[in-house]
Amino acid sequence: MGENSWEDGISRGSALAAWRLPHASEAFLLQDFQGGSQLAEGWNVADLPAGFLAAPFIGLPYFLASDSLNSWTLTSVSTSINIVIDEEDSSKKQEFKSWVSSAIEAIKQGPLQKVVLSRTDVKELPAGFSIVAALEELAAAYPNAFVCAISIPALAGVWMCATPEILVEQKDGVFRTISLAGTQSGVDDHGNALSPAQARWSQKEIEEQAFVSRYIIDCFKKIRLREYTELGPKTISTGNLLHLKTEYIVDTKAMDFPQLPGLMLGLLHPTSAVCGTPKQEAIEFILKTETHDRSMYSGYLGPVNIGGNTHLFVNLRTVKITGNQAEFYAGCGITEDSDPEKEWQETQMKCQTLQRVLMQ
Ligand SMILES: C=C(O[C@H]1C=CC=C(C(=O)O)[C@@H]1O)C(=O)O
Repeated sequence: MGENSWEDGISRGSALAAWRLPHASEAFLLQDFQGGSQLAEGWNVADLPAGFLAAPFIGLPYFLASDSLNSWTLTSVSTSINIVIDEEDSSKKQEFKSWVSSAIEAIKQGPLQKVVLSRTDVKELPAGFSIVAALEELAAAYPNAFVCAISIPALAGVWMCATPEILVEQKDGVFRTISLAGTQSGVDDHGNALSPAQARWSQKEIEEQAFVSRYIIDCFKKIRLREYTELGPKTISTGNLLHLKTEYIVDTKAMDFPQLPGLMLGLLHPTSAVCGTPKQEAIEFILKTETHDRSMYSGYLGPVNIGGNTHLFVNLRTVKITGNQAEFYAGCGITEDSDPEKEWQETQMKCQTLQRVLMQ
């Protein structure tokens, strides 16, 4: 796909979504000529025609109808990536660390047990930046990620992401979700890639991921679902980072349970991987602490009911692009055992996922 198709769609007032699923070599461009629409309360993924969903952290999702859907094969592009030397913004750092300290205090007092706090990092994009070229470079750099760009007239800017986190997948009658948390660098001090087997997880990270797993199992319990396969936790590499992941799989065809993806989507979002535990207390803490609007960060997005399959991912490792300004978003799970300095470093590493590619 050329930059022209993307720009033509924008000038026509279409809502656009371009994406590449994990491990795929084909990318898609979907256009909604009416500019997309926000769904009304009571919507259900099972009732939607083929299209693309994009939901904010809090609020109703936007739906892009598939008025036009084109695919193209990704030609391999160079994946040599520079490390961006980021000058730390000391006032931002102090502010974020103070949020983390107050979260630790709140957790010690209860009932809050875990909360995910986020921040933004604003940078100017290099001259000649192109959304389509960046999408293709992200796809090459992160083969296991869902790589995506969306432009919806009702939302400011273009959002791009390279996320490792499946929220709800329904593929060939099989439902899948994952519990993803715990983060460490995927490269050693010399810049060499670490294999998952080299990961060493602390008590804090094991507990942090267990909150997410427990949350998913509680959602299954709410709908009395007992027949699921649980795989993990195991370490996965997302390219520049390592995480702990547990997979949950349900054969909805064998169980004759086609409503499961819709029910689980309603229960899961926002999971403890982007919000916290208990959910309501975590949302309240986030809203009273963070000074930025999360908007689409930590929401979810992806194609729905295309060829009968749905692939929704949590909008992480994400950026909002307005003109030549890029606002990167990153968060981290805070527990009682968190260290504010380490949590800040973790958000730096997460911002780097996109910055290493986009800021070249
Ligand atoms: C909230 C983010 O990551 C989540 C997913 C994986 C690991 C996480 C962590 O270690 O804190 C977060 O829960 C983010 O990338 O902004």
